[in-house]
Amino acid sequence: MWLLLSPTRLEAPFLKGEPFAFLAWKGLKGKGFVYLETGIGKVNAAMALAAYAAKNPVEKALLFGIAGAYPGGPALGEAVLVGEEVEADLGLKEGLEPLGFPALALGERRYFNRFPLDSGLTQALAQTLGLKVAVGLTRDLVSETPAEALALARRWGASLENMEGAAFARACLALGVRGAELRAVSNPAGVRDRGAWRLREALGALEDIMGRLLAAP
Ligand SMILES: O=C(O)c1cccc(C(=O)CC[C@H]2O[C@@H](n3cnc4c(=O)[nH]cnc43)[C@H](O)[C@@H]2O)c1
Repeated sequence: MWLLLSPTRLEAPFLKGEPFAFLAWKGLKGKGFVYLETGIGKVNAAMALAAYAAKNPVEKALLFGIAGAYPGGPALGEAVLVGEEVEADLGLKEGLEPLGFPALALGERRYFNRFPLDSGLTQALAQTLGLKVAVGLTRDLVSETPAEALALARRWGASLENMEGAAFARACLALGVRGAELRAVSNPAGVRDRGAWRLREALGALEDIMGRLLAAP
């Protein structure tokens, strides 16, 4: 059984199921999945996952939604899995490490700004669905210019931008939940002109891939 999460219902119109309310969130119970609409941003994503997992067993979780692509990243309308997320607005501009406090410590492993998704689950999905695996960058602020986007991409070695992924990845690690992330590119990061966006194509890619994922054995 999947726990599926997306920031908005706009990204999941194709999911059909029994509506339910859970604390601050709305969701659906469907065939082979429970879905939660988390709301936008890092805090919403982490809270929704943690609150749900505190009260329900979670076998595997998938965050899906739209994203911006950095130069050289995935094409507009293309969907990719995210193998690692960077939380780029935590600590100094250089990151959290200079401050000396990890964001998360699990045994000997200390995580500062980079959080892996579950590699086994991600690789299995990449193979089954024929998708590339990319590095995502998460901030509560979106890039507002191409120059800002390019600087972030270069600084952190990321190819797409979103507002929830690192929080979801970090919460999965902390809670011991196997988590994966699927993003479809709706826009070039840093471009605010909606004429340059390809929202319909990105939503179509999500629908196609989620349909195949839920149909897979
Ligand atoms: O008005 C703008 O300039 C603007 C730029 C990017 C995204 C938005 C949104 O309102 C969507 C936020 C929503 O979608 C994800 N998303 C999609 N594209 C991007 C992006 O280029 N940078 C960051 N996040 C993006 C995000 O995860 C949110 O869930 C408005």
